[in-house]
Amino acid sequence: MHLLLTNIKELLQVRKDPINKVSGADMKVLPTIKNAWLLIKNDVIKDFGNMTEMPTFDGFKHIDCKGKIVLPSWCDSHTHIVYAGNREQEFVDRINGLSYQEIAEKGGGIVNSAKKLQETNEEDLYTQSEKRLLEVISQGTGAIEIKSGYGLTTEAEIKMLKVAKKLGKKHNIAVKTTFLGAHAIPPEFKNDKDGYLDVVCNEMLPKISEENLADYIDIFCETGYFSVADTNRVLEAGKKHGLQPKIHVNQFNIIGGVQAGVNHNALSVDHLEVLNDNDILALKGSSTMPVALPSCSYFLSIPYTPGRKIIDAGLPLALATDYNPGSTPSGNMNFVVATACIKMRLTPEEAINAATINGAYAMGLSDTHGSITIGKKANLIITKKIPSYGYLPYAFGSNCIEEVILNGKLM
Ligand SMILES: N=CN[C@@H](CCC(=O)O)C(=O)O
Ligand SMILES: [Zn+2]
Repeated sequence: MHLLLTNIKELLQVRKDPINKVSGADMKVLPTIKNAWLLIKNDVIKDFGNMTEMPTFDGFKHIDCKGKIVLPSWCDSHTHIVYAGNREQEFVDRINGLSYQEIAEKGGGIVNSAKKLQETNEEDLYTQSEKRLLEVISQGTGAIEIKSGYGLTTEAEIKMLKVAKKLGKKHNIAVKTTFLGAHAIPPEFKNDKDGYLDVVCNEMLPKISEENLADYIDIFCETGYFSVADTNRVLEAGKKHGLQPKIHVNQFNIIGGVQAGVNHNALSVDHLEVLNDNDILALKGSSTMPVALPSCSYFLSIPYTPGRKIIDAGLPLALATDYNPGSTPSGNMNFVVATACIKMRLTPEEAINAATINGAYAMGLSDTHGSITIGKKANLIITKKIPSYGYLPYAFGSNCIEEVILNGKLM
């Protein structure tokens, strides 16, 4: 089955020679072809070029993209989309003056979501989560990472990961799963964090690994949650089961999580709303991707990750949504890209690189996703008629997407 796109006003993120990420000053460069064509065969990009040199293709299904821009689908490398219910009440509590931390200390927050999830059966959890997945696909996401961490019991953590895997299979979208058993200390272990970590390392991990339910391991390394010593322990245990880390660090406090991640060869360190020069130094020369989550900063009114500083230090940067019920009830990557430009002072080129190829890197998917390259998955966004690609972040409240293509199929 072939699909031919013609008269594309501008084809973005064209990488004839495959790359796995872009860093520093290179992030300002977004290679494009104006007046382009692109041919899809089955689920992959077969070829592309300039309209003036297009070979004759007969009998293929054809879409005229006159006035429209085509780009690779967004790669969202950090989400918690498998959850039950919502935390609307905590949102109102924050409006009325409580902080995110105060709500957590009162028994709200992550453990509130865990209680709801434990009480929800697998089928209902699947149905609730599927709605979110379908919504983000319609918003241009073509590959996604999904974490556990709202289970906090062996049974519930496994339930979450099974739902995440099932979503990927049913909807034929690349889903990477991350085991985040160490997301919060459940009430049953209130004064026994080590006891809970025993369960995470000695009970949950072996079962999850035996059933092949996770690609990565995560921990919330933060004051009031898990320390650097806890992080080292969990990441060591994950390594024994072949799981590379992708971790939550530096959301509220700098406690050495970035260094711990780098020391354990983390694929990514995510959040980084607070970051110092030592953290930047630790990331230099490493293969760890810093990931910013600007929708979380927006929703919680906390600082934005200093993306400008990270890129100006020569580092790469990826952008992701953090879609979850507590800190970011939104999975819209278009808003993430716009907010990175507006609040973090990324240029449109940097933001698009961060949300495509660098997002793919942060999920171990750069070989198949994140750029217009022959042989990569035909996961594409076709915009409405817009003046230029800079219009995407500029018109931050508008839906500029006309069509999405996933695995070569119009959705
Ligand atoms: N910070 C840790 N975990 C999630 C939010 C958890 C929650 O509030 O439910 C995050 O990445 O923001
Ligand atoms: Zn998160």
